[in-house]
Amino acid sequence: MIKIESLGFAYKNRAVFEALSIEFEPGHIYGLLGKNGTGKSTLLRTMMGLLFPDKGVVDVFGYNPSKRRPAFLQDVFMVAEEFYFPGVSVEKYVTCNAPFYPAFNQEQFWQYLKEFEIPRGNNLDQMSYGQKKKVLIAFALACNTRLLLMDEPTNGLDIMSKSQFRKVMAGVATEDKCIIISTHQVRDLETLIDFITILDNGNIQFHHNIEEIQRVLQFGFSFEKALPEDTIYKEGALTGQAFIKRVEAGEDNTGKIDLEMLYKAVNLKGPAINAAFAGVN
Ligand SMILES: Nc1ncnc2c1ncn2[C@@H]1O[C@H](COP(=O)(O)OP(=O)(O)OP(=O)(O)O)[C@@H](O)[C@H]1O
Repeated sequence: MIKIESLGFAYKNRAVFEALSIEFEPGHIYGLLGKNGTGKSTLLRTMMGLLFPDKGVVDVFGYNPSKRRPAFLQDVFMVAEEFYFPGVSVEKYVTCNAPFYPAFNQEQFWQYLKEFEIPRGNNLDQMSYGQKKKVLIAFALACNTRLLLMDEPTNGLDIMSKSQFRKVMAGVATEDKCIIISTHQVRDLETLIDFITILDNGNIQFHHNIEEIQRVLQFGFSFEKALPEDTIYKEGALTGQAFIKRVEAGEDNTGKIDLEMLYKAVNLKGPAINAAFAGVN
């Protein structure tokens, strides 16, 4: 369990969080969404113990990340948006770095690389950005840490690699792992994430799982001008209108959730969305 209470954090002259409180539980893949500069990477870095809170409590599996205890560091991994690899072979990289992670699984790592179509003998400094990113993702997953943070993992991946990424990720989520993925590419992760967290201006704007969203909101499309009475959000398409409405009591809702539309609705119709979720937890 990850528990953040009244977190305050500021860079030299830029306050990012005043009093942020949120919990993340194992057994979920969280999609962390939000506008540019709203604090997503800062939150991930704070959970990793790479940034130290000015006030409040950050508790990751009972550890204070700022203390950077070895037992904590071997159970967390972050795929950062910008990363550095030394000019060594993949084998050498694994030999040097895997020992820091007791649950690292070599077999799994080489299997992921195979899925990502990365040739085994290549040197890291002779790889493209996308190839290096795939090595990093494979390494991160093979570490089998209880907390896995990913900052824009699909950036730089080609279309086929994105679907390989989804396939690989679908196989790693277990009851004891907490995976948090910060992204602007919600469509890349639509089938993967089961919990949506939206940050706005350093505050939690939305934090609900897919099942709750399905219970409360229905996503539809209409060729008619008139939309259902309880429509909360709509947007025009060429031939009709896409809309989000409240699910009526007793109404069966098995429709697909459009995460990009949900994100826009939370941004543009926040109070109405929050009202729909009032009392849902
Ligand atoms: N090293 C830094 N020094 C000073 N200010 C910083 C630093 N890093 C980030 N910031 C500021 O902190 C705020 C939050 O940045 P952060 O990178 O956490 O946002 P983000 O939500 O991850 O953005 P993006 O979606 O663009 O990646 C921004 O206003 C940014 O300008």
